Amino acid sequence: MKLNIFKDADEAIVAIADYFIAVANEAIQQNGRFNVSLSGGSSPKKLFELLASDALKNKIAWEKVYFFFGDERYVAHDHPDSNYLMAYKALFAPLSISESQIFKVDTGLDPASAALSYEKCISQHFKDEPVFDLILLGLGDDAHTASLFPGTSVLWIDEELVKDVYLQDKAVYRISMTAPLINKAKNIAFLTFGNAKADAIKSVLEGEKDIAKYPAQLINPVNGDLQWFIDEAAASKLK
Ligand SMILES: O=C(O)[C@H](O)[C@@H](O)[C@H](O)[C@H](O)COP(=O)(O)O
Repeated sequence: MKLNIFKDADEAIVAIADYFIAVANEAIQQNGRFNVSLSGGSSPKKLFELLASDALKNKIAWEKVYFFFGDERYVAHDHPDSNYLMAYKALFAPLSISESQIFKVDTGLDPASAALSYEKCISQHFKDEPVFDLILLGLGDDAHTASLFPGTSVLWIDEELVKDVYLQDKAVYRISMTAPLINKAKNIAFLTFGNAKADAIKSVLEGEKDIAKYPAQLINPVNGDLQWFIDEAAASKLK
């Protein structure tokens, strides 16, 4: 695991953008395509916008990139909370990415069917082992990642690749990749910044091993590489 600490969020975003480009080009060179899973929430928005900017958009052969989502809110794709919609506005539309390269969660199905359908979609795309070249992750203030939330049963799954997750406190569903799927990836990268994340970062990286309380501790690639891209504010409580 490599912990990269930057002065501020912008520096962390520039660094992870360069990392994204390097991993993408290596995958395209080796296998002719780059399979990436995007994180949701607000942290990655500026990363997506930077990748789609005039400065960087020509660094990757985007027609060879296939986009998946580490998790999705159980809402329509045009709902303001949709992770797909955020990525569409910040990355897919500016780069004119073909819909055939984007694998959305079918939130028109019931939650369990949406999870099953997404798992089938992933399995069909990879034919054999679903090994992503890169999985981007964020970290919640409560140390969740993707939609692996504290105290949810999805944390203990060792078979399924994708699962529906009911969040009791918010009375909403999420559809999430599971830890077994995420940990198969060749590269996993967290992008996390801001003071609000300092306690969660400390718990995950230096706290007692407690998956139920700190689900991001589940993330431990079987054969791949794990990197954190964080700013000094998020790192402020680390030893
Ligand atoms: O759908 C989501 O919300 C994410 O996948 C989630 O795991 C996110 O990465 C964290 O909650 C951090 O969210 P912020 O980046 O908004 O702080």
